[in-house]
Amino acid sequence: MGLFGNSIILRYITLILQHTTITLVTILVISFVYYYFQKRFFKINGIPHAKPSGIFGNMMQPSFGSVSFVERLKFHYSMDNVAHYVGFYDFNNPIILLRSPEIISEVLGKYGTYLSNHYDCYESIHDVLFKNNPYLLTDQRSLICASHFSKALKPSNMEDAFFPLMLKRSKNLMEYIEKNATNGRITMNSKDIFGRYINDVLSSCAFGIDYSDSINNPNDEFYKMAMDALTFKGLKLFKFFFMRTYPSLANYFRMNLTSDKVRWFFISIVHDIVSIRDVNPDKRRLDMIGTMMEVRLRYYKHKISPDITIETITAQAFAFYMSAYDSTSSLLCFVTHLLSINARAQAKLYDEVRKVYEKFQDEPTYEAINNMEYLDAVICETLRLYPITPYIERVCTRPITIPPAVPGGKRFLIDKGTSVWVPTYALQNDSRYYPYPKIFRPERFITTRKQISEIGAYLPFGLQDRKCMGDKFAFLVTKLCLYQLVAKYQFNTSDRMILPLELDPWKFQMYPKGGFWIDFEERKQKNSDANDN
Ligand code: HEM
Repeated sequence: MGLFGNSIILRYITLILQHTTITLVTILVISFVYYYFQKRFFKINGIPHAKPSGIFGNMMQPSFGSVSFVERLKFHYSMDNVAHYVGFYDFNNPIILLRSPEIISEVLGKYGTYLSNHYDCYESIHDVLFKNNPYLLTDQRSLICASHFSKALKPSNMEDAFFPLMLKRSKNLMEYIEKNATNGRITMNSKDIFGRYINDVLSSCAFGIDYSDSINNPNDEFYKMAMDALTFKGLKLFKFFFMRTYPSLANYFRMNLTSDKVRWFFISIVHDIVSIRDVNPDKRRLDMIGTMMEVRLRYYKHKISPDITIETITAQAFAFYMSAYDSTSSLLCFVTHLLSINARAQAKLYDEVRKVYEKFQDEPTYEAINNMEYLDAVICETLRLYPITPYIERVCTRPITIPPAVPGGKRFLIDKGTSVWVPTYALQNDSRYYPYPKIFRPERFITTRKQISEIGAYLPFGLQDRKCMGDKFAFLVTKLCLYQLVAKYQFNTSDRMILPLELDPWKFQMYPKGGFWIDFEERKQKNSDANDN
């Protein structure tokens, strides 16, 4: 090639290097300016906030596991006692944390319509199993799916369709514990055993099948497939965040969150159940599948399109399973744990249960379960201390102006796309609304229930039009299980449970370090030492 050729190549390399350097420096400068101004968002708007750290924003500690995300949120909530709201940076994303019950009711009451979406990732959801979850959907799509949920969860269904199915599964659980206890004692991993109980209940209530028995068989196929679909780790977790951050790209690649095998498993179950019920009217019942079959008939009669297909029904049944599985099994874990460390409350609950059990034994009526006042209060107080969903997330769909964050400040414009959060856990553990907030005192929900609801600082099931649709279902399935367990067993703390309970910083949901463990000990005597104060 010679000298001439070499110098041309050299010139090209130099040019390429120059261009690359210029491009890199430009990207760096733009990113720096963008990050600098983005991270000044709250300062410019006069909103109290903690100093962010680089690209982590205010997420440094939870990202490195030094504190749980929930506790960190409580820290932000507590940093300014007079502010109506504070700000924090979820990495680069500024979040408005509404912290006073007055501002929560004012903002969500007045502008609820513009704050009624959780976040918009519908565009990126291709996976049939995640397609019909009202929580994940927005606007009209969410309303349609929510209407199916409310039909399935109407009070008459709760009593006639769901209660008998729950009762059967609760008796199954008791038989399992009895069979596996040694000298009337057994130590259990609560999340595992309550997860299996809830799985069996939901396999019947959501999918209409009665053969899933994960209580007796942890390798039950339905249970394994459901856990596969609901476990988010590794590549699946990455895919999920990718879908949230780049919905259009995820849409382009038609990304799924579950494997073909898992999807086809649920689709074929629904296909079989629907086919059987189509030809055998006596096999019909009003679980989620039955409700969807009724909707399908109405659509057909009124020529409404698009049709309700097997895929639509599967998606709806899976949405039911997904909404209820982790929430209710975690609730059972927290309740049993709190009772195990609060002997007085446990004795008082036993006293109430014993009276009903004397009459109904292990076949209580729907009414008898719902009339137990202390049982109800125990669950409410558990959800106060550990609301399962520790914050409520909404996204603003239209610019709105809200009152100043602090007295003397200026009104603040929440732009379209901004996230607005309600820190449920922090609010419900605030001594201004709950005297001695760390103390488990179910009596609060008997003597001061009215005041609690007036203050507006009790929101375990959310609020306004995106409020949880399954609260009654969650209470019923939890009450029934507790009724059966408390009647027969004393709950003791297990050596394996790390006390005092500390939230695991590596888990996104509320879960204790070392997991949930509980000891059940068969009751010997019928009378309790509960006092009535
Ligand atoms: C202890 C149990 C449960 C807790 C603590 C809980 C909590 C919540 C919360 C905080 C929300 C968001 C509310 C908002 O943004 O204002 C929600 C939404 C929802 N929950 Fe639950 N939930 C529980 C059980 C259930 C069950 C058993 C079902 C169904 C059978 C269910 C179905 C739903 C649905 C469909 C939504 C979305 C509603 C919508 O976006 O329109 N939940 N839940």
